[in-house]
Amino acid sequence: MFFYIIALLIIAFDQWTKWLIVKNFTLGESMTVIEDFLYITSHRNTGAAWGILEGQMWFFYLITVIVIIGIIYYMQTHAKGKWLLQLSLALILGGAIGNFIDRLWRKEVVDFIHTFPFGYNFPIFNVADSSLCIGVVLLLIQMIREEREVK
Ligand SMILES: CCC[C@@H]1OC(=O)[C@@H](C)C[C@H](C)CCCCC(=O)CCC[C@@H](CC)/C=C/C=C(\COC)CC[C@@H](O)[C@@H](O)C[C@H](O)CNC1=O
Repeated sequence: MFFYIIALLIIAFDQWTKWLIVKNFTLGESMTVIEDFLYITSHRNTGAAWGILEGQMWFFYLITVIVIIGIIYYMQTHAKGKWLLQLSLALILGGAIGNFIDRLWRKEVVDFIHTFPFGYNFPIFNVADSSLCIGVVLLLIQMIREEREVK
């Protein structure tokens, strides 16, 4: 149950931040947070990471539904009692649904976190993407750890 609350909190926070950007920023408008490193820039993406597969909404709906069903199934079977695994799945589920709502409702994803790590203009992303990435990394760490334990 804890898992669903985490996912809901992520969805709520993601949608609230996107709503703030849409309400307070014109498209393309940018605000400096940390000079040369972190900006809030209002951006839209009809694709996935780096704008790949731009406009292929049906593909994104399909993939997202598969991700959501897969996670809920995995939650009810293998993740019982493993709180770190449940947290990882909650982060991925929350992120996937957060972007899914945008794709259904807005037909595009609202992005605003604009960073320049090592001077590279990293693609502008959002809270849902961050949650997805952190969840994926945590999941990979656990899979590697389980792999080692077996050997
Ligand atoms: C993070 C997954 C992207 C997210 O996937 C989703 O929604 C899932 C639930 C549905 C997708 C259709 C399926 C996954 C596609 C996989 C993918 O794309 C390769 C991912 C590499 C990743 C390593 C994990 C690098 C990182 C990238 C970025 C995020 O950095 C924090 C840049 C994000 C910006 O390009 C931003 O414009 C993206 C926009 O917000 C829409 N977001 C999505 O499509």
